[in-house]
Amino acid sequence: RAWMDADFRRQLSARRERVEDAFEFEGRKVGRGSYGQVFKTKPRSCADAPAGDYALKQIEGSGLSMSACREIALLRELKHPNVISLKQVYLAHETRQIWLLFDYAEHDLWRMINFHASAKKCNSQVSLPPNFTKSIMHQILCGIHYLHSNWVLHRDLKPANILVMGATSPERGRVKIADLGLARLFHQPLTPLTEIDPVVVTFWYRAPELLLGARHYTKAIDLWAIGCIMAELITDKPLFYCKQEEDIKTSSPYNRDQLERIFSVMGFPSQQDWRDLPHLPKYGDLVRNFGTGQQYARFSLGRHMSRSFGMSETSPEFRLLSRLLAMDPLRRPSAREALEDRYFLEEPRPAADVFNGFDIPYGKRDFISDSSDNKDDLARQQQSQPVHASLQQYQQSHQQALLLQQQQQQLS
Ligand SMILES: C[C@H](O)c1c(Cl)cncc1-c1cnc2c(c1)CCCN2C(N)=O
Repeated sequence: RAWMDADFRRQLSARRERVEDAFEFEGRKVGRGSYGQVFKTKPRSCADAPAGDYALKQIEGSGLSMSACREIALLRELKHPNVISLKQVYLAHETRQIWLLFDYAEHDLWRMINFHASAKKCNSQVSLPPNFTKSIMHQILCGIHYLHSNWVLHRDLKPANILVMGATSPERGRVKIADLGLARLFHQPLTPLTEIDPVVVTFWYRAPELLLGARHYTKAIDLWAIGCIMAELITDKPLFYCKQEEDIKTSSPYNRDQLERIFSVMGFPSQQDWRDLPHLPKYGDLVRNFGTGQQYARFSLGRHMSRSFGMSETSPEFRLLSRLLAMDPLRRPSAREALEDRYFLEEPRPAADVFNGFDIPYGKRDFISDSSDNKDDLARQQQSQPVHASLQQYQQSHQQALLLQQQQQQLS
């Protein structure tokens, strides 16, 4: 620092644009997680940013951590319609805070799926286009195909990281893959030892080879997570839901309960299914805990999906799902091969707006007050939003639309 004379530094800091000068974010916090916290902001009139909503993500901690640096470096290079685009980086030198500016996405699959699950419980139907799941899946695969062809792995795909642009955005209904904070270029899979995330890190989307100690992340690991997301979009339930013991601080990647859940849905992998299984580091633990897996002999994905959802094992939807959820990573399709699957070629075709012009039934994100920073409030806040409110709102507006339509029909 000595080489930068004081006067020059004073000039620099005087000229540096401060995030608080450019954006209004007081009381506009919408979320908080392992990544830090996120605000829904608008540019102040003096800022030169185009009008519209932006997401300001304040990175947890201070200084340029390795993962923050990696996320920034990667995001600046990446540009694809289905990958969230980084607009600006602000470094607050006084507090050594890092702020990332993104286009704002009003929705995400985590809240959307919670909404549908709650609507089902209330026995109230929500009307969505028939190609809803297909459109979302197509755009996730397009985004991941772009990342993988740039040798970037996401490594933490889950519904909360799949955003969808809202009605006020010019990109209404477009999917954006977000939170590449954990993205790596083929590095060792670090199990987040002490995830500061109030919602303990879930293993529900973690590929079986990771749970068995695989030492390298691969593209196939992202494709497994996409298969889990597809099943969840279809049934509104996490496919490999496994209760979270509080504070999993284990350092071992081996998670017996999660593996048990996978086998009780998929069946136990035979030598034929997964030739390399015995070579995985935790194979010994597997044999000790599960033996030859006879107790899972009658389970299979087809049985699970037909019993829990009446899905036919011969449908193109099921066939793509079972390819993505191949236990052996070598048998999973690449993103490109998945995009070429018959599922996307047959009617109805995937749409650019996943809502396909239908009303968007989900409410906007709620602002959270700072008092809810302590854990139990936050855990409650993380629960599915008070759906009934936005559900009633949706039904009222929907009823009006239906009435209007009927009146018009009578008139015509
Ligand atoms: C930073 C974040 O990825 C993000 C971005 Cl880059 C752009 N537009 C919205 C968001 C965003 C806001 N809030 C939440 C989410 C996403 C996920 C689910 C959790 N969440 C809440 N508010 O709970």
